[in-house]
Amino acid sequence: MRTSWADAVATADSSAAATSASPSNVAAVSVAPSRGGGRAAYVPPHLRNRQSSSESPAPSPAAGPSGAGQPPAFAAPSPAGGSRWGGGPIRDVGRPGSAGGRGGGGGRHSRIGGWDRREREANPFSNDDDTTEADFDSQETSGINFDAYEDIPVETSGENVPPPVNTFAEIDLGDALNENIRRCKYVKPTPVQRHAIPISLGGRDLMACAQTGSGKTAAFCFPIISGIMRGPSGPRQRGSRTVYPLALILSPTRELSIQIHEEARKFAYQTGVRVVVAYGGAPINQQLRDLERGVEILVATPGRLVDLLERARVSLQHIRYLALDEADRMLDMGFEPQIRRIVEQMDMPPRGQRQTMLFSATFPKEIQRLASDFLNNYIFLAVGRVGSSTDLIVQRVEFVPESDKRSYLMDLLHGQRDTGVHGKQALTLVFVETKRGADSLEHWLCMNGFPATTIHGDRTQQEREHALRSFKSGATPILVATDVAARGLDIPHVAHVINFDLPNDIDDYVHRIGRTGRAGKTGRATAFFNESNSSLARALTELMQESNQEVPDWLARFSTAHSYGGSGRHRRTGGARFGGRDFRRDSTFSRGGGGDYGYGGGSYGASSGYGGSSVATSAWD
Ligand SMILES: Nc1ncnc2c1ncn2[C@@H]1O[C@H](COP(=O)(O)OP(=O)(O)OP(=O)(O)O)[C@@H](O)[C@H]1O
Repeated sequence: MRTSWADAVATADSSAAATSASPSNVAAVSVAPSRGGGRAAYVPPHLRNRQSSSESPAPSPAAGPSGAGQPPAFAAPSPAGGSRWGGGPIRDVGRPGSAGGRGGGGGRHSRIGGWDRREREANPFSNDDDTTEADFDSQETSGINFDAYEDIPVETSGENVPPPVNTFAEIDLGDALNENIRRCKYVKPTPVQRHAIPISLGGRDLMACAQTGSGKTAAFCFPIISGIMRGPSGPRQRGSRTVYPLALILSPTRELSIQIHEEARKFAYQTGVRVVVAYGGAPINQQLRDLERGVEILVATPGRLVDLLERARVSLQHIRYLALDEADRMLDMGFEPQIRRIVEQMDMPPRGQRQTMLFSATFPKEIQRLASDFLNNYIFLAVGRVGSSTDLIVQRVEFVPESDKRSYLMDLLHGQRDTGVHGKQALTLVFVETKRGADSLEHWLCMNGFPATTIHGDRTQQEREHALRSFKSGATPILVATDVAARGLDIPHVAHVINFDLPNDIDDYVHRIGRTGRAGKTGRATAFFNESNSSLARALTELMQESNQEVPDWLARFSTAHSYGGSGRHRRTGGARFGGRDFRRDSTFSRGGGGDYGYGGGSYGASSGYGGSSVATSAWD
């Protein structure tokens, strides 16, 4: 029987209901009276026809007669500890039925810098397309029990680590956010969420490493949204075209930023927190108009953000939360200067005065050291082994000479077509090394009767987005991609990832195969290996062994032969399957004095063996 996080919702409706209706949550809701005494409260159109009976929260004792328009009570710590931006009870300004306040769905954010009270907040859940679900469902032959994740080893280091939670109900996220969690069909927190959310709600900086597809997006979005709901309003800026977001989420690719924005909008629906996205390749004017309508959370790619900062259309002066998704990628040689510029050389509050969260599935120690520049007394969290792939993905490596790759691919795709359902192919993501290689392979596949499309940095943004949509919907079930699609993209029905060309960097491999086997579902990954990939043999062997995969004898031989030649990023670091992954605990990083952690510096740079992956920032941004 297929059981996954999302599937578990069917049997856990009651617990979800209990979550949203728990007395503590209800008590935290404030029904804000209208400003100006007797004037009737504005109810936005999307709330007008709602019945307030079952969903209407009890008025909060905390709200008091003059609850609206006043900052919430910041002094009272939340059960989770409370961030430095206020630990008081959360006011659920936009919850259905709580529209009696100033602006209803807009709540206290019905001002410049939040939802404009004239503006109708589009329902981000209305696009959730269930029509293809039935077709795809039967392709998912097996899944794992969510509870299997309970055994995953978790390491935390740092001072006074807040304890993890087992349920969303244990955390004071607020009723509106809880309602959205229910709408997302999240029944219980994933392991990274169980640990990371209380840490962030406790106001602590965080470096978190957890496997691909394990729910990191929500792990940083929930505390940010909740913190903004709980904290003081942002500045009112009249007559200025500069906007002052309270939170900044940076990601390395346009598509990932778009996806995070879509997710965050769902989590923030009717909370009064407005999320805006800005990324390169799309007309800036539309994004400027969007920003002008108000923004609490800005999701952006670094290049476009720098542009907005230089035009003085965005100021980071009031940033309280900074999240870097795919943080190791954001701090590698391609992006680091831009990130330093944004974080250290513009007007963002320094570390210690903002809360910083770094997330990724991989975190090389060199990058951890760099990242520590951005963090203040942080907690390191590793769910599973740093840089490990999830056991949910069945990995195979085939020895395929360069000249045979296309015919091998053809065989694989034919095999899938035969096992497809309703004449439909499972979604297959094929990674290649170059943009030209992607175009050429796509063309060849189409010529041979396999509907394929491609995504890479030379395509226009419109083409990229169209390709992704066509792939997601199943209309074009094969996507040929460069590394631009390697990280973060959450495409639910990818059944097979094929590394037609292997990457040079094992961490890139981990992210690529992580496009399948997500959210508790199983997946399959096949890699074509030949002599040109020798330097990856050892790392690949170790990775596969760690995730209990069968390692072919010939690969083990390659691995032994190259044991002495490989270096830097091609090698797995850490040795033991679990333990010692926080670089602060690694003796090799504490030698030599200097820096916060006694790191001598100088060993990370162009010569560190970190040159494997692309540094073509423009293709990513
Ligand atoms: N608590 C939960 N219950 C059920 N599903 C969840 C839960 N949290 C997240 N998910 C789902 O799991 C999927 C993967 O989440 P997400 O994209 O955040 O993973 P990730 O860890 O960021 O992956 P990557 O490392 O590839 O970026 C998404 O479809 C998301 O909606």
